[in-house]
Amino acid sequence: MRLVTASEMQELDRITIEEVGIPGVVLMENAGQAVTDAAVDILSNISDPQVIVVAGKGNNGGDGFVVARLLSNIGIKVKVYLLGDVQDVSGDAKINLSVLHKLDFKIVELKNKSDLKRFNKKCKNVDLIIDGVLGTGIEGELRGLAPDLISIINNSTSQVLAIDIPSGLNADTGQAHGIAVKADRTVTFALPKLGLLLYPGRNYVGELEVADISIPEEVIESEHINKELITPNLAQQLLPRRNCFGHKGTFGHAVVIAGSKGMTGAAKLSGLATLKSGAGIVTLGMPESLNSILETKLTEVMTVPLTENRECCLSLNSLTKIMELSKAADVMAVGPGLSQSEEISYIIHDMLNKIEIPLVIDADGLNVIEDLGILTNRSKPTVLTPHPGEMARLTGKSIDEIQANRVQVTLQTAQDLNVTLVLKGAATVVATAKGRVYINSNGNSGMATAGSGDVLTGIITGLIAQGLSADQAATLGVFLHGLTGDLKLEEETTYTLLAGDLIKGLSNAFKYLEE
Ligand SMILES: NC(=O)C1=CN([C@@H]2O[C@H](COP(=O)(O)OP(=O)(O)OC[C@H]3O[C@@H](n4cnc5c(N)ncnc54)[C@H](O)[C@@H]3O)[C@@H](O)[C@H]2O)[C@@H](O)CC1
Ligand SMILES: [K+]
Repeated sequence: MRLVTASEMQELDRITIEEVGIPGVVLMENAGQAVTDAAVDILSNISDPQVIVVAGKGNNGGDGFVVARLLSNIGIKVKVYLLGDVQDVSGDAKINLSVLHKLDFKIVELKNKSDLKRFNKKCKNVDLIIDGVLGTGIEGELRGLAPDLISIINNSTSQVLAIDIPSGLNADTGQAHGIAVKADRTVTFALPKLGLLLYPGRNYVGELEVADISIPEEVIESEHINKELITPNLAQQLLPRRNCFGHKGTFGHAVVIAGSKGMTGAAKLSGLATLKSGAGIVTLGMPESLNSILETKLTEVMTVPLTENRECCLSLNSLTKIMELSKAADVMAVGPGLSQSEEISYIIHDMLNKIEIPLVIDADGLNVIEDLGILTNRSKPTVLTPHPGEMARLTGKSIDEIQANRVQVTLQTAQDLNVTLVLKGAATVVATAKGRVYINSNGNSGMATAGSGDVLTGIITGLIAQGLSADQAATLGVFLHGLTGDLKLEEETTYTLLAGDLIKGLSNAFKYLEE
């Protein structure tokens, strides 16, 4: 499902109105009808329901005027409030406002604090507040009475239905402009706005419905929208097909370079997750003194001891063997539990320079990259899987800056560095070097647990081994990872979920997608 920014949606609206010739009031009528249908559904068990529509001066308010008329037409009692002066309403919203005037609707203007006080009292006795204060036209921090009005809506006990986007929410980033309406349900138009799927936005949206308001598919197609939600459908399409005459070589050979003293778990998890995601053969290379431990921990994953230094971390001499391993492999993952040192940094740079198969780099592998130019110059795909802290180091931006603009920062960095970039965290963002973005919306807080990232690295690596491109593997990988975590909650809780459970749970996630 494609996702849009506010300006992309405004452009789709504009083309539909100006170039295709569907009048704006028609789109507004359709939008109003969709919200009305949702309101009727919410109110279906309430006898003699009372509804308030709160409108702003823009087109989001215009949609609200349509809803008021349509609800009233079917006998539902509606009161209409306008944030501001009726004189200031313009365009299609003004057309619908004058219709309300002609139909003898009373429009109550909210122009000062005492108006808000009266509004607050009225909110106490209604069943549903319909929020048409602000939509995609919001600009900058909330001004005037808007914050107080939103706070009154949030403090009421009524249900709240948001038109297009909860007022106060940024459609591009999912950040609140100071404060935003907490809706129980949101009806968004044509395509979901990015901010509805990102955090904290998602916590404001409630149940999300996408309504067709007759923006032609041709118009949407022509705009080449580059952002997409990873749906089960998309994940299913990406699932590598298993050749029934295949042998283990058919499903690829992956090499995972991981581990250091005290971090054998990271090596085990990433190696095993690679194999459990369908790779035919997995070889785990780790500092030699850990080999016997990992041989005991792992049965199906092969292990290769690599030269180590006094700290039981990989030493420079290990490079020869790593290069040799890469020659026989289809993909290599490096990073989980490696620890950080100058030697590791040198090893990673050398690998990036010389290894001519796709590379998946995570954790310590990411933290030691100093020369970013080395990524840009690689001829084979590179997948980086940073969490926000690692991303901060890579980009030189603060974690706050990154979290406030997850999509934009990930997209820009993926293009700048010529990599497939997976920014982990709630609503994981995958961005490709070619400028596409995939947002993942599954997963749960139980997955914020040690080793969870190592499992993700393994899943992506295993998928590349089976022939998916780096972009496809990252996209399917984050979905499978989140789905596994969600399905596992049938037995576990968000408190008890462990990375090892995710590996065991992968079977259910694959099964789910196969069916
Ligand atoms: N023709 C179209 O473009 C369509 C638009 N639609 C609706 O129109 C909405 C967008 O309408 P608009 O572009 O008119 O914009 P909005 O209605 O979202 O907001 C514009 C209004 O908000 C005020 N405002 C902006 N930033 C503010 C801030 N920080 N603090 C306080 N007030 C602020 C402006 O002064 C203006 O009155 C969509 O979300 C959707 O609901 C739908 O009716 C479908 C068709
Ligand atoms: K709204």
